[in-house]
Amino acid sequence: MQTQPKASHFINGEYVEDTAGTPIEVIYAATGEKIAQVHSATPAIVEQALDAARAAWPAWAAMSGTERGRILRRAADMIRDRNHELSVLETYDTGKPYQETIAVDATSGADALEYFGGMAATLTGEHIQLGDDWVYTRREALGVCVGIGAWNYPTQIACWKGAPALACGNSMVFKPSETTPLCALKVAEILIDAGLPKGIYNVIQGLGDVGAALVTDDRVDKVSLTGSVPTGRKVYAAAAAGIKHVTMELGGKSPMIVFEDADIENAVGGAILGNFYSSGQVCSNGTRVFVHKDIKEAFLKRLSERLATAVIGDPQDPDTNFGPMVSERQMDIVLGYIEKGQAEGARLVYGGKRLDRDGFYLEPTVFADVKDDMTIAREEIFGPVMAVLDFEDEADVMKRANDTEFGLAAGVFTNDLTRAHRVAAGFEAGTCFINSYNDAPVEAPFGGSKNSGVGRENSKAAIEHYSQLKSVYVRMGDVEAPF
Ligand SMILES: NC(=O)C1=CN([C@@H]2O[C@H](COP(=O)(O)OP(=O)(O)OC[C@H]3O[C@@H](n4cnc5c(N)ncnc54)[C@H](O)[C@@H]3O)[C@@H](O)[C@H]2O)C=CC1
Repeated sequence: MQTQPKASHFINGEYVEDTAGTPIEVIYAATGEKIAQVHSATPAIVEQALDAARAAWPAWAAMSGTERGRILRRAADMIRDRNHELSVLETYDTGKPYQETIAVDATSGADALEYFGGMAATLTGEHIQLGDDWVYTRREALGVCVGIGAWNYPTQIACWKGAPALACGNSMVFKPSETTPLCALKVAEILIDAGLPKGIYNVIQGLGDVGAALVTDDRVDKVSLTGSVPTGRKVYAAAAAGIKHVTMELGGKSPMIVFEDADIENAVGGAILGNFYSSGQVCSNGTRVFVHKDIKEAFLKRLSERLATAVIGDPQDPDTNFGPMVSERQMDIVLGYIEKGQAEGARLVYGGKRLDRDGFYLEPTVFADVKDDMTIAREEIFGPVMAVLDFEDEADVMKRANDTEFGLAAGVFTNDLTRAHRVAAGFEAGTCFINSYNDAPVEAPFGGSKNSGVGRENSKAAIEHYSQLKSVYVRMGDVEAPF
């Protein structure tokens, strides 16, 4: 497959290059080989992208929602038709197994385009009668939205931000993570092929400095970031200086509680999905697994048995279901946490090592007897490292589960109906699961509370974050003034 894109950026409907920008090498995580190179956006490229987005959005916003939606839905169909090719590229970009990318990434992006495309025509204001007078509201676009992505879901993030933004009549300048620059360019290309007017969806490459240049620009009305909490703080502050709208999808250290009456097979399945899918590089992962003492050994036994069946290998092989870390840097970060876990006295019950092969492969890793104050129970690792903690009492475990700066997600496994809902209500987290983990359908709001974020992606809730209401007061009689 051709992994080298035609050019680094996609602006105003076409690929654009400026080789004066710092080179960014794209490394295939499964081999460590360079598979492409792009250039970071120069100030001239940033200008070009923002000018294009600024010039294009009013005409796009003036189109009917039905027309806008039709284009987004056409793009969704094209993505589905090209799912294989896009999934192979996503696997090169991220190292995630093709078995995952073919099932989730491009299709989840298509879901967002289809959902918000369908919704575009329904975005209306309301009529408020006030005696003879009345107020009507208009749901209007914000203008130019900037999207900044993380490296774990490059296609999905490009679509999750782009679809609601475009449905509401905005334009977007999207900056992918410098680690995974390839997939968003394809999204931009497909949107144009689907009939999107030029300048409405632009992609420029770069590191944090390019993101910062976008966020601080006066032409930008909204910023949506998927990234870590430290970056979120910087971007939120920069956006606040310009009183810009924000959506922040940040990190987590989410709890998963497995009660003694849970179906152990399902709980182990949930823990596997919530810790080892995408080699653990998922923001909402339930990495603090609280297991009731009565079933702890049974849980750990089944977990180890099932982990032993993981197919680790070439991510392009459809049988592989566990791939490498996205980069050498991320692998080293995770190895550092594994060392800390051992040094602080957690019991390593599975994995813990780098695999002896090319690429950035780690073993799926499980620590038991983890204590709440250990580093591996406090900090987001963003890798395949599960911490299993013991508990006996519901009230106590709820306190411990919520004792974190993060609030992205949380899960509970139990067959007690009332307990399940009581626990879900008690979680200080934006996205919760009962007897499941990490489902993210476009119909459901996704996002975090506490330090994990601001705003929600997906669902009807996203519309509030990509549009604003104008109210228009209409007086039917004379104006009464005091003088
Ligand atoms: N809540 C969510 O939806 C998700 C959150 N994440 C979080 O993302 C993190 C991993 O992704 P990374 O790419 O390492 O995160 P990161 O925070 O290092 O970078 C995220 C993006 O922000 C850009 N950036 C960095 N500094 C910036 C600045 N000063 N101004 C503007 N942009 C800047 C980066 O170039 C990148 O595109 C994890 O902490 C994870 O939890 C990842 C996926 C989903």
